[in-house]
Amino acid sequence: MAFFAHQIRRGFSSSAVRNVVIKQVTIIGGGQMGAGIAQVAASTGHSVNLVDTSDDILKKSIKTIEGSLKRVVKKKFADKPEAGEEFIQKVLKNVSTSTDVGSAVQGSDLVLEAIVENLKIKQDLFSRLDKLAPAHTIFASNTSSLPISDISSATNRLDRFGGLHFFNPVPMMKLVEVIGTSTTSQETFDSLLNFSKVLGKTPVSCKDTPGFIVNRLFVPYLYEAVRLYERGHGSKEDIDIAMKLGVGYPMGPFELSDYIGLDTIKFIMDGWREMDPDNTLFAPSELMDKLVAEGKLGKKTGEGFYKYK
Ligand SMILES: C[C@H](O)CC(=O)SCCNC(=O)CCNC(=O)[C@H](O)C(C)(C)COP(=O)(O)OP(=O)(O)OC[C@H]1O[C@@H](n2cnc3c(N)ncnc32)[C@H](O)[C@@H]1OP(=O)(O)O
Ligand SMILES: NC(=O)c1ccc[n+]([C@@H]2O[C@H](COP(=O)([O-])OP(=O)(O)OC[C@H]3O[C@@H](n4cnc5c(N)ncnc54)[C@H](O)[C@@H]3O)[C@@H](O)[C@H]2O)c1
Repeated sequence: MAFFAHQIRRGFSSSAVRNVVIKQVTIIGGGQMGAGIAQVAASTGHSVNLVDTSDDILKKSIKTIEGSLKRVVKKKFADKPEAGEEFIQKVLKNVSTSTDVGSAVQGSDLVLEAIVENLKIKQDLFSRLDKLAPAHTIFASNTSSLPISDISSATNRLDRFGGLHFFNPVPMMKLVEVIGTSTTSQETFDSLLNFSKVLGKTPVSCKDTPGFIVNRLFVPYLYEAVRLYERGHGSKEDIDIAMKLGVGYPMGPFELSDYIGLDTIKFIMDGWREMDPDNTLFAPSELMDKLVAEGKLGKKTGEGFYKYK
């Protein structure tokens, strides 16, 4: 009911909130996550526009997609390398790139944002997009930690705004968290849920709470591993081995932090600490702060907790 009151208040037409079948997708941000999502969407027959700030970055994104597709076909088309190559070319044909968001969003059923984890930058982007995108277009953010309602507040399409939180590496990780705010319409939520299924993922429904389900449990664990190491209670290597062999995690917390990006993890924790400064689960780590200040962000910069050269 709250949604409909809101809808009347903003004067949306009913055609603007129909259940959208998502065929054409614009993904903003061609980094680790954006490239992975673009790959999966293109592999499942969607027409994808990938947007970033420069052609050089976009070239790198396409290279990443190509490299990842090669790994996928090696398995999927093990006995038919020619069919594998055909598949790669078909998928790549479904992806176009652009540095101009205005033209990229035209005709899009969904705009999915995967840019830097910064509220102001995300709000500025969506505020601009709101004026450029067609009325029916659904907006979604892949944010790891920011409230979706804070991001959507920069737009006038609160009913057509939700969260789609993918996991890294996107082509391998089966989960998608689908987040609805108090103003996300049922039609939008269902469209996002269906889209996740069409991508071959398993969606779970989440409330718009800090970290949704996974990160609210997982990021404090990563930080506690660093604090344990800082207390001198174990080496990085031993902690990683312990969590892999002791509880069967595919990566230890230091390997995984480097894989995700220390800047992303620190940003999540800093934001939560600001909201709830007395919560000991959100306590800082000197080592994490130091590595990020030195630009040692993990695999993507060649060094984090470990070196990758
Ligand atoms: C913070 C955010 O908000 C939320 C998050 O994303 S949290 C992070 C969540 N992600 C995780 O927890 C990842 C944990 N790690 C893993 O699951 C695994 O280590 C991994 C899938 C990344 C790699 O698997 P691993 O066995 O260690 O290495 P590797 O042998 O290289 O890869 C296994 C298979 O995955 C494939 N693979 C790995 N990465 C791939 C990619 N990017 N694209 C395509 N295929 C890939 C490999 O080709 C390989 O295939 P094969 O079995 O046919 O040989
Ligand atoms: N890394 C992870 O494991 C992970 C997992 C789930 C969600 N996320 C979230 O996904 C988002 C992206 O993370 P990432 O790891 O892919 O980051 P990344 O640094 O690899 O990529 C971000 C990309 O966005 C581009 N960008 C920045 N501002 C832009 C703008 N205004 N317009 C267009 N492009 C812009 C950058 O050039 C860069 O290529 C973040 O919100 C992050 O919290 C990350």
